[in-house]
Amino acid sequence: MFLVEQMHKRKFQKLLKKEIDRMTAFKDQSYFDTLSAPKKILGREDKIQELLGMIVGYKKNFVPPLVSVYGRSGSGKSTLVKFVLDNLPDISTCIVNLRKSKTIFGASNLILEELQGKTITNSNGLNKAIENVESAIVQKLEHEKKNTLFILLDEADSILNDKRGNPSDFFYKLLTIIEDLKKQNYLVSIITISNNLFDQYNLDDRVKSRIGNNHILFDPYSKDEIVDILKEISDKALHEKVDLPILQQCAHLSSSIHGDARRAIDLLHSAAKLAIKENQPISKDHVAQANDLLDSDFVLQFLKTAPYHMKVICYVIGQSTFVSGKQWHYTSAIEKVYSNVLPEDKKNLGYRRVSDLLNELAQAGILESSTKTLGRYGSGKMYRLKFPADIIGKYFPEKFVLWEQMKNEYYSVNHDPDVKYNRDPRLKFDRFEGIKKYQELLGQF
Ligand SMILES: Nc1ncnc2c1ncn2[C@@H]1O[C@H](COP(=O)(O)OP(=O)(O)OP(=O)(O)O)[C@@H](O)[C@H]1O
Repeated sequence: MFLVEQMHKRKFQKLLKKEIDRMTAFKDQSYFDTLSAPKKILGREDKIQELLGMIVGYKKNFVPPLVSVYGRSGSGKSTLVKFVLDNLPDISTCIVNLRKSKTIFGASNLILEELQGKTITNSNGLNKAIENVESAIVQKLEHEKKNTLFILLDEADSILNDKRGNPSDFFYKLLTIIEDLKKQNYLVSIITISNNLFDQYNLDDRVKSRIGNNHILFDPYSKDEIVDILKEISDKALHEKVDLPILQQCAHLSSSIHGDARRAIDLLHSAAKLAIKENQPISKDHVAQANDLLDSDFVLQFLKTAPYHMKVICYVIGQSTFVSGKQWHYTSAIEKVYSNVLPEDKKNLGYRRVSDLLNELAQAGILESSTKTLGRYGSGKMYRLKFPADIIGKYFPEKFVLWEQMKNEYYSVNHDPDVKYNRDPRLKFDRFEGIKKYQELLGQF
């Protein structure tokens, strides 16, 4: 007698049939695929026009050396730029996603691989890699009998933040070969896609001056635009029509915090799967459940593989947000709490490295950043979590139980007429003695 039921062929067939039957609710699930190009592009005609205005000069022997396309995640940058390049006549393209490399040498190799299918080893150095890029461009254009090439560097932030390498030098070298190729009557233009304006990265003036004003900002989609995209997708992907309020809820949840078409599509897809599992039409409850699932899946997967100090920083922001209810935190405040919670045997990374890690967390989609001008004190960078703080807390269960206590104490002190900070609405988290006590308790991170 088995305690656990045996799996056998017939039973497996039954399970398979049940799952396939469920899938019949979908007409074509590929419409929900946010990793490939959408089958239909909606809106953004102004951005297509703007990009065309900058690059179509190749028809009259001119291209700008570099165009910077920037904006928040999921605002359609990659989709639109690729669509334009796919549909321009008589040009050649080299499309590379720099997320696959973290260094400028790796980036050169990705370009080389895309151009000629061959990479070189690290020992050859960056100069050799760039030299090979130049000859590979000539070979490709000769082979295709064309004279214009657009190099699309998607997710360029990955190398622009490379503090160990010299991204400025990398771009300068690329721009130099573009000038060289121009003398040989080849037109080459780089289009970078990043989350921030190219100018905001630490680049030399010699690079900035060559970029000039060729910037295109993709602002986040409005809720109505996201609803239109979702409507088109749900009509094609599902047999049953999805009610407008459901689409509006998906758009609302992904625009208020994320502002992201990809996120909205993933949300609707997950809600549809939950509804189909229950054999029900999609409800607002399914969307809310799917939203929680997406958030925690993403955060927990991220934390699982994040390096130690990054985890500590996530923890610090989670705790500060949860306890104080305050969403935005300055780098200096985060760094202070970070120093407090770090165990003695761990090396404190210091302000600059903490600030780098915060940047990386913003790039990874865990945090959102904002720069605040502080009058004569310059400007300060602030961060907030893109997810409810308790999702972070749940990753640290034994510490999370203390957060509730800290929150109560924070609240009571904050409302105690005898406490002198109570009138300051910006009560500083780290100045607060009650929290400090818990901070010490939590010291052994
Ligand atoms: N105008 C649009 N019409 C239809 N679908 C769109 C549109 N814009 C975005 N999408 C959908 O959203 C997904 C994300 O868009 P895209 O990858 O272009 O965003 P992005 O701004 O490049 O984001 P990231 O910075 O994260 O790479 C696409 O795969 C596509 O499915």
